[in-house]
Amino acid sequence: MAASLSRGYLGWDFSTQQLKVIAVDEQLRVTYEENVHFDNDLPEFRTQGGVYVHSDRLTVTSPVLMWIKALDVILEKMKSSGFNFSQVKALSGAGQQHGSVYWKEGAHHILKNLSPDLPLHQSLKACFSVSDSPIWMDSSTASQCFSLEKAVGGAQQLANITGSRAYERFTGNQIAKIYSQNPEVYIQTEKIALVSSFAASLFLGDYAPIDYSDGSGMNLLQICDKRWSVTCLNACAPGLEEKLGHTVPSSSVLGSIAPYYIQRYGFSPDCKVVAFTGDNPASLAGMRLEEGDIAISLGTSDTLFLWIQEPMPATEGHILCNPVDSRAYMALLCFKNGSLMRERIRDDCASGSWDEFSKALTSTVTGNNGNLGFYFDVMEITPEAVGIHRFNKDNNKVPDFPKEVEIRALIEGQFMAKRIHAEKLGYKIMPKTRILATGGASHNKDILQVLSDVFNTPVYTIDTANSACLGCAYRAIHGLVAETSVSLADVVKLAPAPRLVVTPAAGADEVYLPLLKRYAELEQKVLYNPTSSS
Ligand SMILES: O=C(CO)[C@@H](O)[C@H](O)CF
Repeated sequence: MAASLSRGYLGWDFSTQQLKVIAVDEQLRVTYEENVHFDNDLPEFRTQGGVYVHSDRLTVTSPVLMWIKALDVILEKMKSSGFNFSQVKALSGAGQQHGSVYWKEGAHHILKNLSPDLPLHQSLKACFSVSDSPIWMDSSTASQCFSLEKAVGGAQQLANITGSRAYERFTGNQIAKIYSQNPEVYIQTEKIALVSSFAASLFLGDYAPIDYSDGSGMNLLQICDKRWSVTCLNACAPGLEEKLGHTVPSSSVLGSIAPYYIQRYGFSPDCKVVAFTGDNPASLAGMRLEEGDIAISLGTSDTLFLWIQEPMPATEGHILCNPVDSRAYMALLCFKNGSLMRERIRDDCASGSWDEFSKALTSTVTGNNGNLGFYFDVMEITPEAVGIHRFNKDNNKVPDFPKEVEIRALIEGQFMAKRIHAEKLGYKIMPKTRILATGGASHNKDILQVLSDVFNTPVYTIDTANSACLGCAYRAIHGLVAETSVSLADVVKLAPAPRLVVTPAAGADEVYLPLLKRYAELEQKVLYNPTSSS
């Protein structure tokens, strides 16, 4: 469909499984959406779910050239659909958090002089010292995490400084691994970027700075003053600050779009690039979160987050700098076994059909007659556990469940874990609390009904599952006026209001309160124990 765009704004999302773009007009109406699915549209990279899970089952990477080629493909798709690039006033974007990109010495000159006659992936193919970027699903840096926590005085001290204890997926630990295993690669690297700042660099035609919000997902940035922690930098690798560069507020205008896009696609020379950020901070902006709300992104990973004023760092979950208001913060809990886990159970127990999956949910009772399950195909982050563990109503471990019981045990287990770990961090579910759900699974009303029942809270959705993209289009608009201290909320008040989808079923809370207690107790039995034989 040719998109006749009045003056508009673009939001990009370089996520785990695909590259997405959304265009909104001055009235915040979505006028265009497009995506490139890495596995299906770029089969030459042979990824699964957009990633390579290495044979050690701990190392997980994605090829950086796949992300670049995806941008080439999506821009050509937009061009052939008649998209009017000249009307784009500003763009911003998001990247999967924690992933890192390693620009090789000499790359800066190539990035600043892109030939409009060539696709990006041809010009940039020799610009990276690390071709397979470590990403958020990686769990291979336990030794680096141990060293970092030791260097600062322990897990809680690291959380107090950077907002999180050391996590294997966090960028500082990934950089430390590369430095320790391939020092020559580290030395050949002139710039280290996050996926978000790497993506911004592609549009800027220059190295883009890391923003405060995505930067606070690295175990390197002091969340109080937004400066790099010298102790953490030195614990990871030498000369790191120079390779990272300075950080900027997430609403910063970085500059105008590179000549490459003006000459090859017809962008206006006045099109501004606003700092890119992490996918979850971008979702917070896209869902226009308010104090007291809990947002749940049901994507490749399931992510719980909310807007907070007074950070309370802990050794579970994360405190990040707020992407919309630099004085505020956001809290984040990530559950790695999200949609890929739901899809695997759908394939095994519902013949690959979401309709059958839903029928199983509506044909089984609230509370599943006391059957509980823990489903972790890959090493889980919250809590640290792996494998499938099923318990009957008498708390006896059982080898399997009937298919419909398995489906309900998966969904109830995923949402009870979210409530338990949220409340552990001190989240208070208040009478005015709303759950704002986004991500692929937020299209399934039967899944959302279980979420509402477990939290005893109404569930809303926004009118697109691409909240990270939408949040970036909103941030592109906000970036142009942020200097005037206009809030993002003011800028996007015309946006479609969240839509109430389900409310808690009567009596659900009475069923789930005792079940939540059992679930928390059983969870202690399934925690990852590296020395156990099971
Ligand atoms: O690791 C995560 C957050 O800490 C994930 O939500 C990634 O951002 C997904 F891309």
